[in-house]
Amino acid sequence: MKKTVTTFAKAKASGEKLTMLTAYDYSTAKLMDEAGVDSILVGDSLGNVVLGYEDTVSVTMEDMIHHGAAVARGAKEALVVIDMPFMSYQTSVYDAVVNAGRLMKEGRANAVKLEGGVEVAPQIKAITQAGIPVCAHIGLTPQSINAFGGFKVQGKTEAAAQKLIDDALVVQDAGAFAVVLECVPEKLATLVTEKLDIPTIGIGAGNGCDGQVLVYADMLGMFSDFTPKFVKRFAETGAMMKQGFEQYIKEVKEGTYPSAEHTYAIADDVIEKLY
Ligand SMILES: Nc1nc(=O)c2c([nH]1)NC[C@@H]1CN(c3ccc(C(=O)N[C@@H](CCC(=O)O)C(=O)O)cc3)CN21
Ligand SMILES: CC(C)C(=O)C(=O)O
Ligand SMILES: [Mg+2]
Repeated sequence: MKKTVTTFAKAKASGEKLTMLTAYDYSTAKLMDEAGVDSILVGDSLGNVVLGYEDTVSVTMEDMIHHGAAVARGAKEALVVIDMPFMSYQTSVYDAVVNAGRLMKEGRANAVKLEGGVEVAPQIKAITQAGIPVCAHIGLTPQSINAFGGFKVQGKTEAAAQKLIDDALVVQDAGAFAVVLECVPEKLATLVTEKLDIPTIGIGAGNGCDGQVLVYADMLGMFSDFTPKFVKRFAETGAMMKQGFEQYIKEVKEGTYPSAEHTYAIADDVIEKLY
């Protein structure tokens, strides 16, 4: 059965942990969906993972729609959330609603996600009122890398921790159905989780959140440009892929692939006439 924002609300009430993973293409989304993940995030981390950028700043609406629609075709049961890229919602409430609408209509998202707290509350409210579920994202917000001056754990001082709590309550009031907490000390994320009625989805926010999210290429050992402390490698898919590529190269070079098993035949009397 298709998971919905109601599934998220019920999980908060029952205490069942929510699982979310990123995906950027049909085949990966299909495997994840079959594995039973609750939600698939088409993250703007595709800028790093798929497009090879240093950060997520250059990711466009067209990138998100192109990859989002592919993921949506592979996700039969998982709730598909598409990230709003940098500058698709910061500029105005109007832009935010128009672009969220495009992610729903063209990307076939079930919900959108955007970064920020108090400063984007009007956008969250307007998008929600348009009938589009919004997942908020606070703590480390990677689209603001140039303002942060690097990727660092957030909310460590009393003032910063208070700001995080305020942001969480404000995005909830604005109508968000869930909130991602990124790079936040475990005890602070647990406190925020206890204060909120909507589920918290942690990434680098410890074990007290209502759910977890990871970039799939990180947890499968396929991405190595940077490795945040929160990444656990659940498989060594990168090493397996490399080994497969090496084996293919070896067999083609030595002439053992393709053998009869992977080759098409034509009747001898037909081919002989053509010599
Ligand atoms: N592949 C990938 N995985 C991600 O998790 C991810 C992306 N891409 N792209 C967008 C953002 C960038 N993210 C990042 C990137 C680096 C750190 C990092 O290196 N953090 C330091 C914190 C050090 C500290 O302040 O103590 C770490 O060592 O974990 C964290 C999140 C998370 N997102
Ligand atoms: C890391 C997650 C939460 C994200 O926003 C992304 O993958 O873009
Ligand atoms: Mg993102």
